[in-house]
Amino acid sequence: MAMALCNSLFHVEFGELGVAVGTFDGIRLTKLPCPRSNTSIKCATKSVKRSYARAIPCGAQFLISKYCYNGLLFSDDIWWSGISDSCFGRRLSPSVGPDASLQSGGFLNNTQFSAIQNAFFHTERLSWITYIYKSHEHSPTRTSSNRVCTHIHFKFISSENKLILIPNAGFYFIPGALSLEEQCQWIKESLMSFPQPPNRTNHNAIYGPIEDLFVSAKEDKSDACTPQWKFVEELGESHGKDVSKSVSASVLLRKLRWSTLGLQFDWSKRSYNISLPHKKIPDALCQLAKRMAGPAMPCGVEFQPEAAIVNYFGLGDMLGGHLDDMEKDWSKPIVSMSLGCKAIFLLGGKSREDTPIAMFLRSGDLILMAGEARECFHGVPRIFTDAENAEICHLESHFAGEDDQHYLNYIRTSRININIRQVF
Ligand SMILES: O=C(O)CCC(=O)C(=O)O
Ligand SMILES: [Fe+2]
Repeated sequence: MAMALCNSLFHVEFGELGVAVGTFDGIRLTKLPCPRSNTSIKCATKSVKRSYARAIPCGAQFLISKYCYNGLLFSDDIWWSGISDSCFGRRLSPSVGPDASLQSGGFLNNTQFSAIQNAFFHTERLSWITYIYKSHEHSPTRTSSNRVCTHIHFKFISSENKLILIPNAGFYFIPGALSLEEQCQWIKESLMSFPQPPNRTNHNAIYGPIEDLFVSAKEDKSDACTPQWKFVEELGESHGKDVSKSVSASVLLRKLRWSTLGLQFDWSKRSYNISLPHKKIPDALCQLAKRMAGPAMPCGVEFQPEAAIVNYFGLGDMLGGHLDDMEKDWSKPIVSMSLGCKAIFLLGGKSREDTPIAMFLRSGDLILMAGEARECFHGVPRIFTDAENAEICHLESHFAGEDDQHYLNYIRTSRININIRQVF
């Protein structure tokens, strides 16, 4: 994983959350006061719809230069065409075929348009739209003031009726890809079994392999005075002697930052070390990854999950702008699943100077990065752990049993990302 600081300043509006200004690495991410209330967003959306319905003659083209769907900021321009008044206010099912896509200057037929409109306008995930221009030109011209986006496509997986948003070539964002049961299952696995040796974690370097960290952390709670591990910390010459500091399992669980599954990644050499002892990725996770990788795979080719990195984020943790470039074949996707608290994900360009686009990743969302997207810097500058913004109510109701309390306590203030890779 090539870590690099992306210094281009970005400015992102997050609907009710306000405006964030910062750098790609997130260090200077700041939340500014909210410019819009919930009600004004709703009103704005309504009035946008009304003005469309009133003012748009059939067949005209429109340019939406900025809007936000599911927290995903689209700041590039998009042309929609083939709009007719009668489309508005009608609830049509998204019934376009798997390959329906909208490209720059492309023309949508009414069914395609309605499907997209339906997805955008009849969902709570539409947060805001700004700057809507209309044009009667049929061929948008590419000038700087009238820019046409060349890389935003919308796709539907017709079989599952799921919307996939593809803001960059090779980048797929599939909101709500994992069911609630799947989310809970993989949260449990991520805590109980993924950090188990021979899988390595960030704790290996200091403590060596640690067995049953999650179980020990659970037991810690009832016997907080009995730490499970100790390490010796040199506190400096002036103290005249070494001072031992004990670390409890629950502290180590909180400090768990990553674990690696399958082929083990050697962070010091920044490469996969096939000689390190390892277990194959669990079969259920392999099957899931193969299924999830589908939209980014060439027809008839199957994704081969060989390694995975599990990232654990607590309050204040972030992942700086980086590239994942240690796998051999970049045409194969990285399959990346989000669990737990909501996060901001930034997708930049090939240069660290390119301004990233931002999106929220919620529990159950999936990202695929293949091809060109593998060359794009990306990072996670922030997670949200407060009750209002973490958006994990559905997990709270599912983890309701007594045995589940420890998972719930953990995930209430954490995010887990499982990203699965084909190495060769
Ligand atoms: O946490 C995420 O969503 C992204 C993780 C990632 O980019 C990585 O582990 O390489
Ligand atoms: Fe990454």
